[in-house]
Amino acid sequence: MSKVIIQNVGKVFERAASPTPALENVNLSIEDNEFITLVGASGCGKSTLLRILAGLEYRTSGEVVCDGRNIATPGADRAMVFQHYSLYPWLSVIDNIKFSRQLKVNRENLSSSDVESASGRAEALLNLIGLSKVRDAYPNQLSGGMQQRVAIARALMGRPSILLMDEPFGALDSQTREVMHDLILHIHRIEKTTIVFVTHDVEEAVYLGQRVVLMQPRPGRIHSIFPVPLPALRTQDMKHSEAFRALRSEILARIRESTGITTDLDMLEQLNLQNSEA
Ligand SMILES: Nc1ncnc2c1ncn2[C@@H]1O[C@H](COP(=O)(O)OP(=O)(O)OP(=O)(O)O)[C@@H](O)[C@H]1O
Repeated sequence: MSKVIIQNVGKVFERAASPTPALENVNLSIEDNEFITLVGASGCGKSTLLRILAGLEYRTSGEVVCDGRNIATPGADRAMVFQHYSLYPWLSVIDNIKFSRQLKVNRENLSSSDVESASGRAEALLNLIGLSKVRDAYPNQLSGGMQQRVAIARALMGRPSILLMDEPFGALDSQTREVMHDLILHIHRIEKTTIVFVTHDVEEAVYLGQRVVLMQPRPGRIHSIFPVPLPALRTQDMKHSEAFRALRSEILARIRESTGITTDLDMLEQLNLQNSEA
């Protein structure tokens, strides 16, 4: 049985003036330990689908089943990483990583060996993200990329079986993004987590994903699913391979097609239209 089964999921945002159909009839099965990337034009419902998987948004129709259980609320089995790192500025790196676990220990009156094993887990994650040297630093002393590493470690602290990532590297410069790509692939191999990763960036989607799910807007739905024909162990030089470039071009063409943008002139027209409507 698949790890996650998304069946006929629909979502309508009820707004006073006009309801917005954000998702319609979305069907997708995700396998255990799979790395799935979601791409598509702005407004095609990528974040809404991710938030429904996280249990942060309710669906209007359909079902989401994780590990055989129907889900509708957040749970410790699913952790989310957002574009903005949202670390606690008053806590050090290691305490940020431990924070949720510490709350659990305090709340549930667990034993000292539970505290010890949580500390061991936090130290191991610190090592995994390569930040042992800044263990006691505070978030404002770290670069954006380092802060996002801490946010990832914090999300992994409770050993979630699914990691949901909403444009986690969207605010980083291109060199830092490349480093983060290899780091998240390494984490995926070590932690054996199932990852669902939303991005605007087709190159990022192809480099990271075992399958790329392309969504299309109005209403948001799945357009196509592309298996990525690259070796499991990715290296940056694969971005220059024929297979990589062909898939990237194919997905970009499908995105243009799904939004009705076929030429640069169409793109300009669309932008002018948006400006005159604003
Ligand atoms: N809270 C909300 N209330 C009303 N409409 C919403 C809300 N959140 C999203 N929408 C609408 O639902 C649709 C899908 O939005 P969503 O943010 O999921 O798309 P997206 O593909 O993640 O977009 P982007 O790539 O720009 O982040 C859009 O039309 C959006 O305006």
